[in-house]
Amino acid sequence: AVAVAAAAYLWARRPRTEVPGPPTIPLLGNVRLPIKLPALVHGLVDCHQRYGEIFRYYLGHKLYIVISRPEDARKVLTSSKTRERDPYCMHVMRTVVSDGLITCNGDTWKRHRKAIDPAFHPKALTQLVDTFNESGRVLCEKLAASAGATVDVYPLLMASALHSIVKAIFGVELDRLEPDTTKHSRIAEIRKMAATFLRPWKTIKGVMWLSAEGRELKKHMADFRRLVDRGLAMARENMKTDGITPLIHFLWDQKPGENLSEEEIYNEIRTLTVSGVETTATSLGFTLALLGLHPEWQRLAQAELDDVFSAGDRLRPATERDLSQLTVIDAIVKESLRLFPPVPSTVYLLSDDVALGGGRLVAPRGSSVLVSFLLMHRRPDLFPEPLQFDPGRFLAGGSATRRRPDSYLPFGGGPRRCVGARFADVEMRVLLAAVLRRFRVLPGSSRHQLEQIPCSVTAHPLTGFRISCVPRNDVPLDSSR
Ligand code: HEM
Repeated sequence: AVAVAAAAYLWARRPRTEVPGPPTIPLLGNVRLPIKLPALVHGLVDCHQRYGEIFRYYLGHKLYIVISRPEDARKVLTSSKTRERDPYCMHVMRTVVSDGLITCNGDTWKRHRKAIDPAFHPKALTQLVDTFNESGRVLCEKLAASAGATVDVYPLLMASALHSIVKAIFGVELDRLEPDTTKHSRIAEIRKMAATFLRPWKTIKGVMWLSAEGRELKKHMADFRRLVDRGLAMARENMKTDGITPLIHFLWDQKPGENLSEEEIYNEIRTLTVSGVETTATSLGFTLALLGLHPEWQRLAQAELDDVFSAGDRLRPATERDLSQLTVIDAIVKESLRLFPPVPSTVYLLSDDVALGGGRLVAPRGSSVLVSFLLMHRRPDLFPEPLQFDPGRFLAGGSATRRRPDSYLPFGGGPRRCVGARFADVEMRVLLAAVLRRFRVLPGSSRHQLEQIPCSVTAHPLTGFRISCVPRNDVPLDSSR
């Protein structure tokens, strides 16, 4: 009775809006019992079609307004007065990423962002190209071991992305910090737990840690803590490894009085690792699966690679100069991020009314705005034939090179734009160059299967990223042969 009275009280005080949306039921809003899970991202696509470019839904008394107009997105993402991260989503996120850059607000966020930004400066990233080459080499060895079988490559991509970020942070190989390779694909995975935001009862701490996902997360977090402790000890010993300055030094080297505490440093390591691993693995998963479905673009990418790597050892590590010449690979990565943004949306709480749709509608104070990158990237007025995978739109003279400002935001926008965008961009291009020089990718997931994405923080199709990798006839698998 107390719970119902509280729900009734909150429902009566809910923020009201004229923004259209599906019919609500008192107390529950748009939640329907029993809750049918997984709820797919396509539910938003249906609402977008039915209610227009700005629509709302109520999770109980909580009002969410979904937007996909570039001008509205800019307003929400760039105005510091009107937004903070949505407290409910952050309550869930804190459990899985710790309390770091993603979840903090205000002055704490400013201080942490100032400490972390220099670590991702282009100069600091230059030294990481070799690390990405090494991740690519190990990934290709594992793909070769699959002997052309159709597999879900996601665990291999997760392990590879973990290798990159761990080496970047500590300057130490992943195997030395966690010799048990079976843990590499899981230790920084959050997608199952992050999906609990649709099951509010599971976010209550006692319930969460009793659930199967909660127990699994706890185990991975303990493994992660051990990995970080070893990494910190080794990074302290080798102040510089192979002339490389590991990212951790940027967190240590703060001005007196601005130092991050040990716990803050641990939280940022967890934040950077978790946010850097699942996103790049997801993005590469979609890209490889799409290339399997579009052999015409795969052939173009391989012709470009054969050309750029024509002299000497064709499987040599990629250099920054090589990468700057890979325009087709670059367009493929951009198109994959457009069609399947690995972070499909972000949510901000409004502390003031915000006019949307050129003043037609108002998102009231106290509501949360969900900026849907996925819906935006699939609007026909912004990207003609939006559902088609056409990297050509990002090549010189292509339609996306003249796109509307703020219409393409796979890394978000404004002051909270992804801190690791450049890191991810270089990493993805190096890894694709490694895989496509060695293998022909054959499809294992249909386009329809790739579209079956449950709502969570990152996009992951229900059936994973299934492909098979067959050695290209004209390239030896081992560069020394
Ligand atoms: C393809 C790969 C990636 C994608 C698509 C991606 C996407 C995003 C997006 C959309 C945001 C903004 C969210 C918002 O506005 O609320 C974000 C924030 C963030 N990303 Fe990424 N990301 C990627 C890779 C990475 C990597 C490699 C790292 C770290 C090494 C990273 C670390 C972060 C952090 C720490 C934030 C929070 C920034 C802040 O609030 O100040 N991301 N990312």
